[in-house]
Amino acid sequence: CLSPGSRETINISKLYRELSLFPSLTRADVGPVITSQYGGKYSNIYTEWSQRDLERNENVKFCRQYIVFHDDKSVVYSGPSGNCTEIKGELLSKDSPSGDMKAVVRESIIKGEDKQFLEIWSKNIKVKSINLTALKKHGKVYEDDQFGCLVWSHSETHLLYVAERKRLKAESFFQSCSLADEEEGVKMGKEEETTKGEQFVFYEDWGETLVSKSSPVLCVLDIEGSNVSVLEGVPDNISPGQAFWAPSDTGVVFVGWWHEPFRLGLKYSPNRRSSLFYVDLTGGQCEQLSSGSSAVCSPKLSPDQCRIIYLECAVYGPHQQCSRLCMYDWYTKRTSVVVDVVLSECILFILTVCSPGGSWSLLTIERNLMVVSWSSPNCPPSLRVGFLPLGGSREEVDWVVLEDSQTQPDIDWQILNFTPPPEQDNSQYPGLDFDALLLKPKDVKEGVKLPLIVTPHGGPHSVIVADWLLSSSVLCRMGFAILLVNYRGSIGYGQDSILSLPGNVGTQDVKDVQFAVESVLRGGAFDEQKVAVAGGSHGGFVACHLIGQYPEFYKACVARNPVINLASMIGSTDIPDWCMVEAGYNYSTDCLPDPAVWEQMLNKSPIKHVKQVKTPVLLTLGEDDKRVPPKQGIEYYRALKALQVPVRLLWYPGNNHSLSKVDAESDGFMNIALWMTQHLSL
Ligand SMILES: CSCC[C@H](NC=O)C(=O)N[C@@H](CO)C(=O)O
Repeated sequence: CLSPGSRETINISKLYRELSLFPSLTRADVGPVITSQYGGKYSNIYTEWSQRDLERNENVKFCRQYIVFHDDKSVVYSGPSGNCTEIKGELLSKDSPSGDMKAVVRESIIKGEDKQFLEIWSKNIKVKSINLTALKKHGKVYEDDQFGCLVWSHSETHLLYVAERKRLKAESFFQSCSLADEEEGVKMGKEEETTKGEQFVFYEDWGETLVSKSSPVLCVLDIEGSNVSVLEGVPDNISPGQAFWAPSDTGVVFVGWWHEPFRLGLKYSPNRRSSLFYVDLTGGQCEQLSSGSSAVCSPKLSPDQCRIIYLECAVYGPHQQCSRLCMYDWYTKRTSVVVDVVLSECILFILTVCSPGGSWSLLTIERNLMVVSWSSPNCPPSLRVGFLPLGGSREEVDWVVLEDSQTQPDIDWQILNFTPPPEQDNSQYPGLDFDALLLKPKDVKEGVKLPLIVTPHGGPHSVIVADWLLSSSVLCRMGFAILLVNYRGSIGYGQDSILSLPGNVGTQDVKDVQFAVESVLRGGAFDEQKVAVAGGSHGGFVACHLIGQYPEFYKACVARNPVINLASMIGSTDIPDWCMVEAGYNYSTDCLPDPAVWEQMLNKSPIKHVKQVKTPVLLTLGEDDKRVPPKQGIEYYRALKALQVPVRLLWYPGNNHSLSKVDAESDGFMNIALWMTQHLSL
C-alpha cells in the first residue's frame, strides 16, 4: 500500500490539485439590448462559476460579466468587462427586466445567528435591505432549484420568492414564564407566539438535498412599501414552487406538488403528482391549469406573455423518464403538445449542428442569443455565445468564445457503440443499442497494455455525456483508461430504452456493462488482469453485481453509497417507489410489504451474489444520505468482512448522497486512486 507521504501519493494529489483548478459554469443571464452612443447594439452577459478551493475546503462561487455587440443575428464584437469577483452569502440574485435594479437574497451571520436579508440595488446604491428573519412572516427562503425562485414582476415593483411556512415557536409543556417576563416582552416588542406540546412533532420533508424543506409558501415583497406578504389561496395539500408572475402581474403561476398522503423525495424525481396552478392576487382564487393526474415541471412564460410551456410526464414509473413538451395558451386556456414523448433515439437538433464534439450545455437563450458551456473529456468548460439560426434552419451556429479553456493534450477520448448479442436482446423492447465513452492516456508506449477502470453511471435513468469529468481526467493522467457505459435504460436514447430496464435491473444493466468491457478488451490495448470497476448509487449497485456475477474478472471495486439490497432499502430511502419500479412492480402509496415482492427485490440485489465476491471493495458512504441510507453499505461491509474479502469503509459525516463537499470529494478521490493503484499493482 502506498503511504500517505510517498512520492506517488504526492504526485497524485498534485495532479488532482492542478486539474481541480478548472471552474465550471453554473449560470448565465443576458441583459437587455442597449444602444451605444455610436449606434451599436450590445447586451451584457452575467455569468456565475464554481470552483473547488482545496485550501479553504469549500466551493467558491464567482461572477464575471461580458459585453457582446451584435446585430440580432450575429455577434460583432465581444469581450470581458472587468475581472472575476467572488460572491459571498448570496442565496439568490436577479436583475430586473430593464436591467436598472438587482435583487439579492443574502444570508449573513450576525452575533452568531443566521439572518436573511432581501436587498434591492440600483446603480451603485443598495436602496433597500429588508431583514426577512426579523419580519417573521415566514421561515427560511428556498434557494434550491426544485422550488426556489426570485422573480421580478413585469412592472418591477414587486418580487416573488418561496420560503418555508412560518412555524410557531414550540415550547415544553413545563416552560414557565413569569408575568414580569411577559410584560417585559410586550414592552420591548419582542413577544413571540408560542405553542406547547409541539416540540417533538415530526415534520416530513422533501427528501435528499431538500431536508428541512417541508411546507413552502409563496411570498411577495412590495418594494416601495417594504412589505412582505404570504400569498393566500394555495390549497393546503399542495407545496408550491417554480413560480413566476402571470401576464400583466394579475397573479402568480406555479407548480404545485401534492403532499398527501405523504411526501416522497423530489431530487431527480420529476415523476411526482403535480400540476400548474394560477393564484389570483386580488381574490386569492386558485385555478388548476394542467391535468391533476400527471407530473409537471419547468414552466416558462413566452416573451409575448401569451403562452406557458412546461414539461409533463407520468406519475411514478421510472424516475427521469421522457417528458412531453406542452404549451398552455393563456387567453384560449387550451393546452397542446409541442413535442410528444420520444420513443427512440432522441438527438436534439442543436447537438447535431454543433461542432466540435463534446458536451454543449445551454445556460440561457434570450432573443435567440444562446449562452452555452462547452466542454469535453479533454477540455474543461469554456463559455460560448451564438445566435440560433433563423426560422429553425439547419445552418451551423457561428459560436464565439467568450472564455476559453486549455485542452489537455495527454487525454484521448472516443464514443463507442454496442449492439447487445441476440441472447441479450430485450424481447419487449428489441433492437436497442447503447454507447460508452472511453478515455485513454494519449501517447502509450509500444507494447504497454493499459489498466482499465469500468464506470457504470447511477440512476439507473441518467447518462454519461462527453463533458469534462475531474476524477476521470486525473485517473487518465495517472495512466488508467476509463470506460463509462450508458447501458440500456440510460436517458437520451428515448422512452423505449428507459422502459426496457425496470424489472431487469441486476441483469440487463450488468450484462451490458460486461459486454462493453469484454468487447473493449478484445481490441488488445488493455491489460485483462488489470480491470477495476467503480460506481455510485445505482452505479454502485451495478459494480457490486459485477464483482458477484463475474468473481474472477475485476481486481478492485469502489462503490459510493451503493444500493445493496432493494428489499431492506424500501423502508428507509426517501424514494421507496424507485425500489418497486426498478424491481418491476407498480407503486402506490398504500402498498404494504408483500413477501413475493420482497423476494424478487432480494433476488435482483447485489447482496444475493455476495458469497461469490473475491474482489477487494472500497466503500465510501455519506452519513446524511437520505437516498441510499449508509446502512446499505454497512450491510455489504458486514457480509464481506464475514467472508474475509478485503474491504475498506470510508464514512463521511455531514455529507449526503453525492459526497460532493470539497473535503469528502477530494479525500474520496485520493483513496480511490490509491485503492486502484494498490490492487491493480501499478
Ligand atoms: C433509491 S436510490 C436510487 C439510485 C439513485 N437514483 C436516484 O436518485 C442514483 O443512482 N443516483 C445517481 C444520480 O442519478 C447518483 O449518481 O447518485
